[in-house]
Formats: sequence, C-alpha cells, structure tokens
Amino acid sequence: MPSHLHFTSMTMGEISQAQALPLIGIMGGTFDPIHFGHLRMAQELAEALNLTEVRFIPSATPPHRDQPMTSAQQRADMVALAIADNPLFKLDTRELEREGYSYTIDTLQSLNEELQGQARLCLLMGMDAFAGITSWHRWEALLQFAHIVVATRPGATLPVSHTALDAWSQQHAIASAQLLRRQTENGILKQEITALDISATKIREHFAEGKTPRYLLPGNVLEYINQQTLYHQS
Ligand SMILES: Nc1ncnc2c1ncn2[C@@H]1O[C@H](COP(=O)(O)OP(=O)(O)OP(=O)(O)O)[C@@H](O)[C@H]1O
Ligand SMILES: O=C(O)c1ccc[n+]([C@@H]2O[C@H](COP(=O)([O-])O)[C@@H](O)[C@H]2O)c1
Repeated sequence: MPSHLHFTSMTMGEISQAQALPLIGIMGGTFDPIHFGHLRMAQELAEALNLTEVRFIPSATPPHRDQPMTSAQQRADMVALAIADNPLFKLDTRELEREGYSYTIDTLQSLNEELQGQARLCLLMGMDAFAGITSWHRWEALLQFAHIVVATRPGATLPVSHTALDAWSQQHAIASAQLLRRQTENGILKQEITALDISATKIREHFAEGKTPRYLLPGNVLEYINQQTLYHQS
C-alpha cells in the first residue's frame, strides 16, 4: 500500500462507505468574465474524477487582487448564463451572501456543514492559483475540508523545489484520479487537461483594445457583456 494511504484508524466498513460517497467539485473564481478555460477545465475534471456535480462559486470580494471591474452579481449572472445548458454544473452564490473577504476555507467549511457527510469535496483550481496558495487564509487547513485538484494551465508551473508548497504537495500527493476516489484522507492531485491559453485578463484587454473576444467565451455571456456595456466598451 502506498505510504500516503492512512487507513489504519478506520474499519473496512468505514473505508468503503467513504469511497462510495459522491464527489462534488468546487470551482471558485473571480469569473471576470467566465470563459472557455474555466468551463473546459470543469468538464474535464468532472469526467476524470467522476464528479456528481461542479459548483461554480463566484468570489464576491477576492482576497488577493484588486476589486473586479464588474459587480459580484454581474459575474454571477455571467456564470449562470455560461453553465445553463450543462446539468452537471451549478451556480452557488454563498460568497455573495457573506460580508468581508471571500475566503475559500470559510466556503469549504460551510459546504461541509451543509452536506453533513453525505458527499466529499474536491477543490478545483488551475496551476497558477495553486502556485500562490501559501498566501491564502489558513491554507494548510484546506485539506481538512476537501481534496485539492490542480489542473495544468499554459504558462503556470509546479511549485519550486524546497519551498513550503513543494513539501506540502509532496507530502499529500495523490498519484491518480482512481486513487483519489479510493483514498479516505484528503490529498492533492495534479491533473493534465487540454491546454487553453485563455484568461479573463486577455478578454478584458480585447475589450480595452476595441477587439472582440468572440470564441474565447460563450456567445450568451458575450451578449450579456454587450447589453450591460461592461469592460469599458465605448
Ligand atoms: N485557461 C485556464 N486553464 C486552466 N485553469 C484556468 C484557466 N483559466 C482559469 N483557470 C482557473 O480557474 C480558476 C478561476 O480563475 P479566474 O476566475 O481568476 O480566471 P483567470 O482567467 O485566471 O482571471 P484573471 O485573468 O482575471 O486573473 C483559477 O483556479 C484558475 O487557475
Ligand atoms: O482563501 C483565500 O485566502 C484565497 C486567496 C486567493 C484566492 N482564493 C480563491 O481562489 C479562487 C481563484 O481566485 P482567482 O483570484 O484566481 O480568481 C477564488 O475562489 C478565490 O476566492 C482564495
């Protein structure tokens, strides 16, 4: 048995019960705006991990960046439009209903309380987000509430060796999606996905330069942006 599997304190019955629980993907983001990079990542991770649903959770007040150009409600509206045709994808607005910074740990804690042990959580993120995770609020406690699944992203690299993040990643590494399903302790899985070099920053730049970001994001989201004249369109 690999050394990172710690089954000793659980009975076989408890282990198979944990393995049978549905896995829910948690896709947090600023989504300013949501684009095909987010949607494709959620789809591929859902398939790789056999997730029963993916919850898109727009951040109301992101802790580590400037306040977004659009309101939290507008970003949630765009997410709702983008995921409307996918029964696997759900919008969760709990961060819009909370005061103060939208810390992920608080979100995971409230989800776990709500689920009452009837499902397990997988926190989905791109490699760029993972590279900065040691600056997150109570980052080392995140694994108490969810697995962390890190998707590859063009331009983003693995943590540099001999850092706290590198040590943590190695200590909790899960080798494959199949092992994640079987593992009772939360861990960190790196998952290769189709490389789509799309970012919300680039999309906002397209608008600023008077170019169209068509084909980088869903058509109905682009329509909404145009209707609401978001992103400094003249
Ligand atoms: N093209 C992509 N490939 C893989 N992961 C992505 C991609 N775009 C976004 N993500 C991931 O989705 C999550 C939410 O990202 P976010 O809403 O900040 O989008 P972004 O495109 O990175 O935005 P911005 O350019 O404004 O920083 C993060 O975990 C991020 O790493
Ligand atoms: O909890 C934190 O301290 C924290 C710090 C930075 C980012 N996050 C979350 O990470 C997700 C992706 O963030 P971003 O800035 O890449 O959109 C989003 O859900 C943020 O709320 C969370």
